[in-house]
Amino acid sequence: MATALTHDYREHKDNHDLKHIPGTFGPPIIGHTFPLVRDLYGTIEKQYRTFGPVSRFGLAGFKGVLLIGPDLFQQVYLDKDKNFSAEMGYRGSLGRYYRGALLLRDHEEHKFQRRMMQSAFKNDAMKGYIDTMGPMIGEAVESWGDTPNMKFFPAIKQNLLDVAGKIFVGLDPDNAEADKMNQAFTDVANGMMGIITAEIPGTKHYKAKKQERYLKGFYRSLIEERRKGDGKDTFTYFVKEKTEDGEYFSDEDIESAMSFLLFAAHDTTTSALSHLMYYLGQDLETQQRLRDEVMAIDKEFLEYEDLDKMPLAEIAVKEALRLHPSVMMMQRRTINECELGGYRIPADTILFMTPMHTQRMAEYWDNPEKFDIDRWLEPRMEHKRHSFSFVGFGGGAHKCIGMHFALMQVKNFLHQFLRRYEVKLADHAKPDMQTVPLPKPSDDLPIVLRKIA
Ligand code: HEM
Repeated sequence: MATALTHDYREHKDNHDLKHIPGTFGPPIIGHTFPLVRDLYGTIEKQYRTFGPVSRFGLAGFKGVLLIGPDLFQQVYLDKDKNFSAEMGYRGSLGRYYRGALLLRDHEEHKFQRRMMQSAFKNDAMKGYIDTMGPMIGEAVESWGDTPNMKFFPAIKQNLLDVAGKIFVGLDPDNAEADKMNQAFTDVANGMMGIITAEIPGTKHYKAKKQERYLKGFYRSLIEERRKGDGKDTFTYFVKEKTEDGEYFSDEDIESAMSFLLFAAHDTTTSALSHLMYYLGQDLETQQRLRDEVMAIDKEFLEYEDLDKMPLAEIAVKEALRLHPSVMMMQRRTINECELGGYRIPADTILFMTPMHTQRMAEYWDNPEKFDIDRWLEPRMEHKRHSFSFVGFGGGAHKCIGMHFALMQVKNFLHQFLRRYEVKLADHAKPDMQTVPLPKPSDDLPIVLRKIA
């Protein structure tokens, strides 16, 4: 078994010496990027059939090894020997704008930073968030009204952005600072799609870097004020949290955590809800089962205690995430030489892990392409066949810290939405899904809404 080495793995270049691993890196620089963007599942399935669960792979300028299947996810997530680095796995991608964020920290450093964020997701904090969330979602949903043609994706994206501004940062949607923050967040996220990574005026990267600095400065300017106040927003929880030595976390730590928070929370939940709506708009029977569930909670707004009364809502969004995970690719880099799936993987090798393929493997899921919430219920309980056959929220030390928040948001949305409307996919809606920059229906999901109350 490999042991943690004392060298600083952060100084090393990526290892590309992988000739003993089956597969190819694909064409220079672009690797397998184009086929993957066109058809993520098909490309990974072909790779799996041709080369098996461990294969050489190139993507967006990176060369490494593709890992397929729950056993390999488990080995990486639960590794106790410090064989894998999330920081180095993501440095070339997310690291452009999110250096120092929780997902880009390893081991002890990661544990230390995670502590700062944890208090913001405990029960007391969540109870405060839910009181804000229900009315804000309700108001937006009410304003949609009867409509024969509405694009769901931009509407839910805007609403979730408003809710995030209020709950995470304590800013009302009509506050000018909230507009600026939302724009900056969007520009930074767009920067990820830029090809040029030098700060040249006019490029996406230039704009993203400028906005990254603006956001950090904006958060920094609020730290002292929030520390003195009695706000119930996530930011206030972060600034008031102390280390084991009784010190506040540094301003840099707080800025990095805040910058990443919106990115980690917003697009992921928007994507999950859009895919869920795509299926509910076609499967009216499941839609009615979910509606019966929310109707049984006879309240205008959900309270924290009501969340457990919505098991169907929870499995419905997990089923949508199983078919269309919001995080389409997870990355790590080996720190030590280790063995994965019978192959020797040298130190400093990038690992690519795609939940979508693992979550559709026929070995673990019956009729895997079908949206079918009953697979999560007795007697089938297909998710119990392997603890890592569903990895929509990741696993191990880096498992999504906002999972319960995301589920709470989805339940609030369904509670507000399904009591008011019956939804159908518009006749002209297309089945095409995009995976980059974020997984969603390519045509922004046109739907027909009919008011039922
Ligand atoms: C449906 C919505 C969401 C999905 C599908 C999702 C998915 C994920 C996944 C797969 C990871 C692990 C990535 C990896 O191991 O490489 C992750 C990590 C993370 N997520 Fe989420 N997420 C969602 C919502 C949220 C929300 C609402 C928040 C915050 C409020 C959040 C904050 C984070 C953070 C901070 C991490 C890094 C955790 C760490 O490194 O310890 N996520 N998420």
